[in-house]
Amino acid sequence: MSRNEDLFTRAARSIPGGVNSPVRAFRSVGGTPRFIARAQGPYIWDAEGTRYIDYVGSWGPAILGHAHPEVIRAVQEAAVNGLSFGAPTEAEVEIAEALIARLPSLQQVRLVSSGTEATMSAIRLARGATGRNKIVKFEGCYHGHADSLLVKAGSGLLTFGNPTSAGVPAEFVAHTLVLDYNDQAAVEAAFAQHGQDIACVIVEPVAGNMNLVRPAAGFLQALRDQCTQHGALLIFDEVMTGFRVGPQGVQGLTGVTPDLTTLAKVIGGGMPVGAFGGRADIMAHVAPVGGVYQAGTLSGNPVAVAAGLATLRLIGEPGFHDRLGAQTEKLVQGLSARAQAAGVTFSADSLGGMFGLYFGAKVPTSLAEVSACDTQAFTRFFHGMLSEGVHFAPSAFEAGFVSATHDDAVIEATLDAAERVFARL
Ligand SMILES: Cc1ncc(COP(=O)(O)O)c(C=O)c1O
Ligand SMILES: N[C@H](C=O)CCC(=O)O
Repeated sequence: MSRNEDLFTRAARSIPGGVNSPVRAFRSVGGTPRFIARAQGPYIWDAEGTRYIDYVGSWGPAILGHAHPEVIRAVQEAAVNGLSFGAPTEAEVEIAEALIARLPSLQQVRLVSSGTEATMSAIRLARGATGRNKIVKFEGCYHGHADSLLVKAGSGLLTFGNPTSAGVPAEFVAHTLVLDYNDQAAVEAAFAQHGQDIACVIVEPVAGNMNLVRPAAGFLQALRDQCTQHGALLIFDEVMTGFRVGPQGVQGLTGVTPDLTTLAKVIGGGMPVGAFGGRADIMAHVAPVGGVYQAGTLSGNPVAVAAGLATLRLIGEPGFHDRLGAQTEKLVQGLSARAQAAGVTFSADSLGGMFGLYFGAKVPTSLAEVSACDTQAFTRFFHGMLSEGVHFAPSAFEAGFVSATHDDAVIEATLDAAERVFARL
């Protein structure tokens, strides 16, 4: 057995499925996950010492590349002063101010330790602030694993959802209405029928959990208009897109202003930081000011916040996102050209430092269209690239991520590998 196989077998004895988050287990592509020993810049090395160009980037946080020296230094300096206090710190205030300064829709922000906590808390806040129970989400959007968000569409239009996880009582998702992404008519119909009861609409304003799917022209504005008209709150889940697609997230790119925003990933620079924030009058409902309870022993952890602050400072340098977006475009255009040359049905898209690869003729606009792509071709491509030393997400339903350290040489090496893999696909 190889060292990775050995570790996976050993891991499965003490950890369910051998992993601490399901997608890491390679279930949808088969094979053995690589156990990562270290990472630097655009590269990760597994337990066998094999190096891979990494396009997972810890699922988004590693926007500066792995182990950026200034982020590591910030973490080391914070750690020697103590790992956690359970009391306020100046650094927490600094990161709150930094987030508010960057995202105009934020007037106040509360720190948590994950994206799941951020969305769970934002939903509770929306319900508490509006006094309503129902929420709207979209098929294919993932907002973490809080009970009321683990839900897929019911059998008919405007029916409430079914749990996607065992252990979630049907009653918990009875208030969650699941609609198709980019289906503006369905949103209007939902509000026409349930408008008085809808507390909020939560959306990935660019979806990255059904592969990359952009919002159709006017879709986000339609959500904004419907929420405003019916007194519901609009929540942009920018856990993935925040500071990834541009300096002000999707809200900056589209000019559509949410009432609440959830953040994580990039704002922690690889450490566990999440946040939810928005209009001050809504945030005034959060305890201890208001009646919506929300708390966390490690919230605003000083070491994690130090990594986040260093990351925010570095990605705030002029031109950062333009350069990141240009490198990502080089990658997807190069992959498309090589697939076409090899006669492989393939399309690709990117926004800022985030990209989608589809084994289908055109870029999808919904979960149904992503699902219609050739997942077997993706699996062959994934394993081919892995054997060439390139690590993409092990699922056809995940977006990919480029970092500031993916320079021309790294992109070229990826494209050379892809040319060989497409040729034998
Ligand atoms: C858009 C989005 N929201 C929420 C989450 C949940 O974040 P976490 O995994 O940090 O709990 C994720 C990723 O997992 C995500 O991509
Ligand atoms: N798609 C998920 C988040 O973006 C992948 C990360 C995980 O849940 O392990």
